[in-house]
Amino acid sequence: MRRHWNEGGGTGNRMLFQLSATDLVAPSQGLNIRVAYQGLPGAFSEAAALKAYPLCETVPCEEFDVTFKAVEMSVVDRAVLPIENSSDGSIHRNYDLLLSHRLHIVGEVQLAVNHCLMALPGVKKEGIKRVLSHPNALAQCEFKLNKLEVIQQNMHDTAGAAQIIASDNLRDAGAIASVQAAEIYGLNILEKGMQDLSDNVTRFLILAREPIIPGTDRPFKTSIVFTLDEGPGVLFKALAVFSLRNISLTKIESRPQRKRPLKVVTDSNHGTAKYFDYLFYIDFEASMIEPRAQNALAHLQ
Ligand SMILES: O=C(O)C(=O)C[C@]1(C(=O)O)C=C[C@@H](O)C=C1
Repeated sequence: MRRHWNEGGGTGNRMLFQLSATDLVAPSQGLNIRVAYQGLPGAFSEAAALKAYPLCETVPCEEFDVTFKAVEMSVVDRAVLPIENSSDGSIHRNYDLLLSHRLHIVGEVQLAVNHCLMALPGVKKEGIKRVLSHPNALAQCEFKLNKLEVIQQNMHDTAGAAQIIASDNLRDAGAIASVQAAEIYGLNILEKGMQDLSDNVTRFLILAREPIIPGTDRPFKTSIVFTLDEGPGVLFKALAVFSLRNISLTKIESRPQRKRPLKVVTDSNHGTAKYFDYLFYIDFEASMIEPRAQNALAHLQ
């Protein structure tokens, strides 16, 4: 549920949005459901969509924001978007897009991401001068790619990198992509497990136009976003509302508030100072139907 909890009023410009209720149990099989993802067939995001909804029809989209729009415009029923990787951290673009689009987080899916180095048939590792992939994928393979001493080139997605090598017959290039991408675009896998950490997991969010009704029959997660006034210990106090009720936080992320990135504060001792103004995104393990979650948010407000 995305509810406008409180905006303005009081001492500052605080606000608290409830972004989502996330059903942590795998959703349905997805028969007759169309699911948008960013990238081309063979992208890890497509694999995540199929993990969430094995029988769904996957719909490739060029950009992350097109994926959001596809749901908003009812072209598809769901979108699956990467939000965080175990070694590379948050995918900030999608945090920002969550706020600029009116969709609801209705589930999440975690995917083990196994990156492969691939090239056209006949091309050897020594013949590769540049490696193409999604910037997050390149970052996840940083150590092995640095050892190869190749130029790294950013692409929209991993599968798109494999596709362009095949379509443009790039014999000096390799791609970092999935086993499925190698099969789809007819490339040869030169090395599997290119990621720096063998346990490489990406967490994806499932977005829909309608919220789900949170219950207590299975595990739920709730996501909120808020701002805070400047002052000592304000974030500590904000987080205490969860700790006091034994609610675990699973994620905290801060992003600059784009509409008001700088806050000017004048104090008699130190004069005028400019502070960065942040949005805090928090995921906590409780369903909004539970009184402790409702009390925590009322307290936070
Ligand atoms: O390019 C892809 O295959 C994607 O699905 C994108 C993406 C990402 O944005 O992080 C997804 C999972 C992996 O972490 C690497 C790339």
